[in-house]
Amino acid sequence: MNELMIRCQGISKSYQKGKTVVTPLEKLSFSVAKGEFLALMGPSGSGKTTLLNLLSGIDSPSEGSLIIAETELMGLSRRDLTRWRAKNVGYIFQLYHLVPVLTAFENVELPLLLSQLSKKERHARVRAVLELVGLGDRLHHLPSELSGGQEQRVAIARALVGDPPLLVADEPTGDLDKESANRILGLLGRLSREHGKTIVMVTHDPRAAEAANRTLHLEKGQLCTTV
Ligand SMILES: Nc1ncnc2c1ncn2[C@@H]1O[C@H](COP(=O)(O)OP(=O)(O)OP(=O)(O)O)[C@@H](O)[C@H]1O
Repeated sequence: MNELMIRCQGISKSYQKGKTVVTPLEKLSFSVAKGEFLALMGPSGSGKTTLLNLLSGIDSPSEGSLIIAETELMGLSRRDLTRWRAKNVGYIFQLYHLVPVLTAFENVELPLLLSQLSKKERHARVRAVLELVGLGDRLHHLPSELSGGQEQRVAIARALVGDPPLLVADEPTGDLDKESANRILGLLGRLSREHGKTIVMVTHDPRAAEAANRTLHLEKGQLCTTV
């Protein structure tokens, strides 16, 4: 049997909004194997971002059990959750969020600056991940000198540089043309198949979801079907 990366049992998330309680996620249960590439789809407001925030340790569930990379996240303090996230999760955004005044190399190096690695080790890692995403010849370009697809590949390299087992992507191809989107999806597929990364990707695009091994559909905060 495949080893599990994510084991989610009966998790709910509620917020107090004035006098009413809003529950964007209700009693979700599912598992994701190590190295699996999972797509998450659902209409606007169905709870996709809320779930992604729980899976990436940005927020905590209100109830249930959420075990990721062998750690129970339910009930962890903010501080412990932040430490866990730094080690275990790489986050990829729709709009890249690169620092405009830093080169591709410097953007990717940024998350490593607080690590214990020597400068030599740091630089070797940055070079290796930028080569892995096919940007070995763009190390010293600024984001404004790159195409959208290349910027997203820098962002993926930045998410990978700390070698986290889990990558979480929020509409990573939402702002790209078809060809660039396909290249990003191919890269994510390769990261799961060849590098054992577990990937959870939110998308509105059924063609993007086809690149994944499996799709979970959310509807009003609940899982409706597993394809
Ligand atoms: N911090 C919060 N406080 C109160 N309500 C919230 C909060 N975060 C999310 N919600 C509510 O939870 C529901 C789900 O929101 P969420 O952003 O997870 O949906 P989504 O599926 O990602 O939508 P979209 O595709 O539009 O990004 C929405 O009704 C939203 O208003």
